[in-house]
Formats: sequence, C-alpha cells, structure tokens
Amino acid sequence: MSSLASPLRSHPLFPLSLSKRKPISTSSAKYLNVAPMLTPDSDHYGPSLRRGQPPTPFGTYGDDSDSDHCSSFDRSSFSRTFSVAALRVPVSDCSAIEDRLRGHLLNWPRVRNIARIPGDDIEPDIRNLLPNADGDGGQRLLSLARCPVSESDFQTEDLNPVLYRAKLAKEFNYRGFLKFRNLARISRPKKKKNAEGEGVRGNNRERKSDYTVVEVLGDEEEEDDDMSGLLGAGFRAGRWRGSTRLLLLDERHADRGFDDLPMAVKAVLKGGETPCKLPVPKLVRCQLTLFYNYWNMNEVLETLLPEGIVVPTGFETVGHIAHLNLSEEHLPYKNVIAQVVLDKNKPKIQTVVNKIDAIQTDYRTMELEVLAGNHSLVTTVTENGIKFQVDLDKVYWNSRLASERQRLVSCFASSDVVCDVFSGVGPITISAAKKVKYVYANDLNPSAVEYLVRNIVLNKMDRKIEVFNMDGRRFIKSLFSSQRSYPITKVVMNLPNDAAEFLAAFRGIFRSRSRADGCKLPQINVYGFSKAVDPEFDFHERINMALCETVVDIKIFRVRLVAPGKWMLCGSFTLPKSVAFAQESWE
Ligand SMILES: C[S@@+](CC[C@H](N)C(=O)[O-])C[C@H]1O[C@@H](n2cnc3c(N)ncnc32)[C@H](O)[C@@H]1O
Repeated sequence: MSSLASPLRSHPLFPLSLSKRKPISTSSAKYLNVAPMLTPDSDHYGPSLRRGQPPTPFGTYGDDSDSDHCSSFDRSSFSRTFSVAALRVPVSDCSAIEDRLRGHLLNWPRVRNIARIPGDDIEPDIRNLLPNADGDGGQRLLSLARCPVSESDFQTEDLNPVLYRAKLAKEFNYRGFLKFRNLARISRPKKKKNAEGEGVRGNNRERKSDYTVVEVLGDEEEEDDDMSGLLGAGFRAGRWRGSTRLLLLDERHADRGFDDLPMAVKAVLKGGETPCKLPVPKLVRCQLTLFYNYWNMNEVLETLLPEGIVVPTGFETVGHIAHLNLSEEHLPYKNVIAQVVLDKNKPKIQTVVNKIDAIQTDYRTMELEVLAGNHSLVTTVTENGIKFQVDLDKVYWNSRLASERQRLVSCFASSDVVCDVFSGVGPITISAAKKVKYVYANDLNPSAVEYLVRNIVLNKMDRKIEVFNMDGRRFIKSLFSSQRSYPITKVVMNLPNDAAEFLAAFRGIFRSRSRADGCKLPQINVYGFSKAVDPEFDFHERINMALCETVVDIKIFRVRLVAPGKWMLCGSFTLPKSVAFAQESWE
C-alpha cells in the first residue's frame, strides 16, 4: 500500500489520485513514498515537474513546516534537480561574458542565468584589507586588531574604523551622548539586498522565500579533474581565489564535452580573446534545484489533482480574499486547491474562500466557507481609485462589476442628481458623488448601510450623499413625493433579480404635481437578467409590464454573461410622463 503513496499520501482525500494519474517506476523505489514517478521528456524544453529529478537523498531540501495537516501536502516533494553546465567566471568579467554568450545561456522562466556561489563573495572592504590587494593591505589588517591604549593612538592621521569609533565614544560629552544613535549608525553594518533573487542554501535547507538554488558538483579538486577530461590538461589554469559567478549554459549543453560546445563558449574558455584577462573561466557541472516556490499554481495543481480533473484556473479577488467558485468535481480537493492558491498568491491573498451556495438571500450576500488562511472576511477593496471596506459575510460585493459601474457613471453629468435605490456599500454612489451634484443612496440591509456610511467618510464624500435604510419601493415613493432641494435626474436600480418589478413604484410619483410645473422626468437605469434567445426583447417586455406602459425610447446594454446563456442587462430610458403622472400609485 505504501508504495502507491504520493505527495498527498497523508491526505485522506487523495487515496488514489496519483496512482490514477502517473505510473510509479519500480526503479525509483527509494522515492516511492514521497514523489510521483518522473518521466523525462526529452523533447520538452525548459523546466517541468515531470522532467526534473527529486534531490538525492529525497527530502533533504525543503522544509514542510508550513504544513497543516488537514489541507496540506508535502511541499518538499516538489523539489526537482536538473543538470546544467556553467562557466565559472570572475565577477568583474561576468556581464561582458554574458553579453558574448547570448543565445547560449540558460533561458528558463524566473531562473537567472547568473548564479552566485555561496560563500564565494568577498566584500570590497575586506578585499582592501587583504595583503596584495594594495600595497599596505597587510598593515591595515594589523591596525584593525589594535585597541586604543593611550592618547597617542588617537593621534594617528589615518584611523582605522575601530580606532575611529573608539575615539568618538571617548570624546562624547553629556550633549554628545544624546547623539548616541548616530554612533550606533556609524558602526551598524549595511543591510545587503539579495539582488539575484536566488537563494543561498545553508545547512541543506531552503529558505522560505527561495525558489531555486545552484550548486557546483564535486569539491574543488574534483572539479579540476572533471574538467581536465573535458578541456584537456591545457585548460587547468591556476585556481581563481576572488569572487566568481556562474554563467549557466543552455540546457542542451548540460552533458557536452568541450569539443561539442558552441564556438562562442569555447572561445571564452580558451581565454585569449575574451574580455577578461587571466584567470581563464572554467567549465563546471552544476545541479540546479527548483523548489515548490518555483512552480506556478497550475503546475502544482496539475500534479496534485487526479488525471481527468480540470485544474481550476481563475478566482475572483476581493481585497485580501481569493474567492473560488469550485465545481462539484473539485469539492473533494477544495482544501488542497485553496492551500495552493494561498501559497502562490501570498502576500496579496491572505484568505481563500469558496461559495457554498448560489446567492439566495434578500441582501444578496453569499454563504462562504473559509478554506485556507485567516478567517477575516472584512477587507478593503480599491476600485477605480476609490477605497471600499466590505464584510463579505454581511454585505454584497462583486468586483466583476467594476467596469460596468465605471461605464454607468461616465454617462452622468456634473449637474446630475442621482438616486441609487440599491446602493450596497456604495460603489456606484461614491463613484457618482465624485462627479455629480448630489446622491441619495439607499439599501435595505442595515450592515450594507453601516459600511456605506463608513465608505462615504473614508472617501470624504459626506457632504454630497444622503443615506437611507428602507425598502426600495418606499424609498422611491418618499423621495419623489417629498420636496427635495435637488430634483432627481438619474435613478440607478441595481438589483438584477427583481429590480424590474420595483419599477411599478414610479407610477404616480408626480401625481400630486401639476403637469404644467415643468417637473423634469428622471432617466431610469435598471438592471436585469435574461436567459431568453432575444434578451433585449425579453427585458424590454418585463419593463413595460412593470410600468404598465410601453417605453418607446430605451437603450439596452449587455453587461456580461453571468452563466451560459444568461445575460445581465442594463436598460436606460426616460420615465414616461404617463407613468409619472398616473393617477393610481403602486400601493
Ligand atoms: C446586487 S446588490 C447591488 C449593490 C451595489 N449597487 C453594488 O453594485 O455593489 C443589491 C443590493 O440591494 C439590496 N436590497 C435587496 N432588496 C432590497 C430592497 N427591497 N430594498 C432596498 N434594497 C434592497 C441588497 O441588500 C444589496 O445590497
């Protein structure tokens, strides 16, 4: 039984997954309990989980301390090693040689073709102190070891850093000690950035942020011997003792002898015409290891999920939350999928959730299950430069409507007064308020109203928005019947499931006014869904029915397909006079 185990072996949801997906090779028996079989694919260029070999002995790389047992898998089983050849060159000549070897160097995604050799770098400061670096290097080294004994030690013109620091400390009076932080700054070593983006392995363990490591195979002496076979005795130049870099050669040259290498590489190895003076660069064999962090989400999921199961590709993001919409077939693997999504999208994503059920509540909220990461569903989203706080547990939010909201608001003019009947936490309200004269915003959900108020304050729009918390029909009726200081010119009704039915509330809104008053009729922007063959016709019919009137001049815009064959639409029309002045109202 144990021989069928895989990277998911400890996961109860994957009993047979990899046995279905990949055959296990008997020759790789020692890896059986940790890795799937790897079938080298010689036609394939570039790294892949199938091509590389697990490091030997398997499991010495990678630390799976991140694992939690309900959702995890053995991340170290994703380490793969590849053989590559490299030129070991002095740092000072590296970029010149790199230029000369374009087209012959390793060109794998996210792998730099210049690699550092751990422990090989010599700090410029140290190099200046070393004998032979400049004439007095040895003397400087000695002077560093000196401790100040007498006043005369401080009289020396050229104080070394140790003496200089001691001198400063000694000279500080009461006021000087107030500047003690400066003293600390003088002696604090500068932080070094890892510009290479590559890890340096220590104690055979990868650091968390590392995704690749390059090691030269064999010790120094063996290295020379190895290469003498390849290059011939003539190429056994004296060993270079300064800082070096590895220039990784294209994978085609991994196992080639000197004679089979391209002319450009041979020319560099021969020295002579290379830009570098002696010492001559050396050809070395390397092992390139790519860790779990290297592989992208698809590659990892493809390995983890059983064959035949489509790898879930996209997810929606709301602030720090990744929102999956897993299908039935993915549900048995939901925790592992979520963990990979989290691993591969940190730090932006901190929580991964899955929608449990279709939206059914009155407040259009979703039932979400937290699958990985922290359990907070309160997040901040930035949409079109505006910040919104939302609690996905209590309010509606849909990032996919961002461009539609932008389109709608772009149709408003600065003189407009907007009435947002189903405002939610305010994405249309606040965006419109930035442009128009005034906005009346309403929502039935008290939590949505709470966040709406927060977001209005957050975006400093409180002087241009008035908030209401009531049913949409009542809101329409009371707003239009009261003598508001701003006559409403635009109405937004974004509750696609039922908004068309709310249109009945507009019947008779100007009933008590005289037609001669010159009341400006508002433009209505109402959203709806349609599964009909002709969605525009279908939606127009529903609008007419709700208003008990035929709207002649209407523009219907297809917002997006929300499901196969199901359109979300936006209908825009001016409220017919006959509806606004109708004598009967919806009540
Ligand atoms: C689809 S959401 C749209 C929210 C917002 N316009 C947006 O784009 O995010 C619909 C909103 O209408 C609210 N709602 C549902 N029924 C309502 C009713 N009868 N009256 C007023 N608001 C209602 C819900 O609470 C929800 O916030």
